[in-house]
Amino acid sequence: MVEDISQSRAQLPQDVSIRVSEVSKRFHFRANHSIKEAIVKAFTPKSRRRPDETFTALDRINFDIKRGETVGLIGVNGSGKSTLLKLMSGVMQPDEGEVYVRGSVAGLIEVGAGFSPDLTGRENVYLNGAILGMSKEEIDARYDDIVAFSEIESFMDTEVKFYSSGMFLRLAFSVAVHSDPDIFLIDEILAVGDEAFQHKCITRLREQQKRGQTMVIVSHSEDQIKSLADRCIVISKSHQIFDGKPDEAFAVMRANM
Ligand SMILES: Nc1ncnc2c1ncn2[C@@H]1O[C@H](COP(=O)(O)OP(=O)(O)OP(=O)(O)O)[C@@H](O)[C@H]1O
Repeated sequence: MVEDISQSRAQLPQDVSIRVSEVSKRFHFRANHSIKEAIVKAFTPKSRRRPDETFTALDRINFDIKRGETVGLIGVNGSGKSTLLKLMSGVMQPDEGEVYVRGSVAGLIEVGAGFSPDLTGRENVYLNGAILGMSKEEIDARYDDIVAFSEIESFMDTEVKFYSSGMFLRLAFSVAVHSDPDIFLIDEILAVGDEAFQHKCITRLREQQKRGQTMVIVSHSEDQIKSLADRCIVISKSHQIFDGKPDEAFAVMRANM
């Protein structure tokens, strides 16, 4: 959980949960040189060095998300959606621009992230709960509900390295929703759950929406996005090309494939 990563939160209007302002993110393709390349580079004069190639994953993205809104982020593979979620969660920093967040954030961005493979399910609930900002007392109080929601009671004393990806998802989702964040960021994560668990998660997300939680959901499932999101932002080749109604957003995405 990232508490108010904004340095200038006061600038955010009261009803805004997330502001993404002129955000760009670049990745360096050749960051990991081999030892030989590194030695050659060290002995090559700067003027003759080949510049490292950079790839712009996000290019000057701008939007506000209001408190209580659910926004879908859609786009084809590699368009930059997960990178944008990571910037909102605070695990990654933009190269240019600012991301302002008002309130606590829980990100369900990579299955198993925040879990330690050699610890049991039970131990990981405490570890992950702490990462999401819950105190030990809060986790004690919510532990039974967390386990009951995940429906993997009989595996709580098993090391999570033996879990399937669906079991990881069940526990990770359950801990995250029970941490009751102001903002919930979800990346394609429901895709690994079985159908029954997906329904249960969506019902739970609807309850969280009614309670005013802000959500950003990345998904390739048109049904999932349309059933949850009020609004959709389309990312295409690192650019934001649409921000509006989900129906129109899917049409715009398809027209730009
Ligand atoms: N840590 C990284 N280092 C280098 N390149 C990266 C890194 N993370 C992402 N990228 C690149 O940035 C681009 C955007 O990736 P991202 O994961 O944000 O796309 P996405 O829209 O979420 O894709 P998908 O729908 O396939 O999950 C891709 O070309 C990807 O290879």
